[in-house]
Amino acid sequence: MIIVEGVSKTYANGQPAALDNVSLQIADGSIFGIVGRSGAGKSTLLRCLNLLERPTSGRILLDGQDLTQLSDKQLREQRQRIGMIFQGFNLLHSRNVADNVAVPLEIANVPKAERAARVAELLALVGLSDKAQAFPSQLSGGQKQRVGIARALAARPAYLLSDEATSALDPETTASILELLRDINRQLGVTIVLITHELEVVKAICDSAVSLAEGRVVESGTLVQLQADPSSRLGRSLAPSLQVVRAV
Ligand SMILES: Nc1ncnc2c1ncn2[C@@H]1O[C@H](COP(=O)(O)OP(=O)(O)OP(=O)(O)O)[C@@H](O)[C@H]1O
Repeated sequence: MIIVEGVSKTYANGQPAALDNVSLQIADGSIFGIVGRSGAGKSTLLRCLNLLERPTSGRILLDGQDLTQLSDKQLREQRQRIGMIFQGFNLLHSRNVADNVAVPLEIANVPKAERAARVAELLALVGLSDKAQAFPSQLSGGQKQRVGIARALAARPAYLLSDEATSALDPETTASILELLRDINRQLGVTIVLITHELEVVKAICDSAVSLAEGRVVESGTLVQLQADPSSRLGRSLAPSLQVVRAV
C-alpha cells in the first residue's frame, strides 16, 4: 500500500505550492487515477511517489516504509519495486527492443543468460516477441509504449506509475494499451497509479481516483463511491455512459 501523508511541495521560494498538504491511500492491487487540470500538481504528486521529486514536507509510506527517511542506497532498492512509464516512452534509440527492456536488469546486475530469458518473457507478455531485434524508430507509438511497459516490469515491481502513458496515442491504440495495463494488474497483481487528463481512461480501468486542483485534493475515493455520491462532481463526470437501446 502507498500512503501519502500531508505532502507539500514548493519548487522555489515565493512560488505557490505545487502540492499543498496532500493525503491519500492507494490500495494494493488497485488501479488508481490522478486527474486535474494542467498545473494542478498531478506530475508532481506522481513523481513524489518514487521520490523523483522530494516533498518539501510530509511522508510517502511504501508498505509502511517512509521513503523520505531512506539512505540513497535504501532508496535505490525501494525504487526497484516501482516501475514507471512515460508519455514520450523514453526509449534508448541506439538500442534495439530487447536491449531497451534489459536496461533495468543490467543495472541490477542480473546475469546475461537470466537477462535474456526474462526479456523474452516480458516481450511475450506485451505481445512483441517478433520485434526483439527492431529499433525504436521502426515501431509504432503503441509498440513503443509496449516496450516501455516491458522495461518498467523487468525488475518485477509491485507498483507501476504511468505518466500520461496513452496521451500521445490514437483512441484505438489507447484502448489496447489500457487493456494491457488491466491484464498486468489482474495477472501480476501490480498496483498501477496513473495520471491522465482523459476521464475516459479513468472510467475504462481505474478502481479509485483523486482529483487535484491547485495542489490540493478536491475529491478522492473508489469509482463506486464517487459515482454513488450525488454531490460528487468527479462522480458525475465518471458516470457510466448511457447505453441507447433501440427497439427492433
Ligand atoms: N521542476 C519544476 N520547477 C518549478 N516549478 C515546477 C516544476 N515542475 C512543476 N512545477 C510547477 O508546479 C505546478 C504543478 O505542476 P505539475 O506539472 O505537477 O502539474 P500537472 O497537473 O502535472 O500539469 P500538466 O497536466 O500540465 O502536466 C505548476 O505550477 C508547475 O508550473
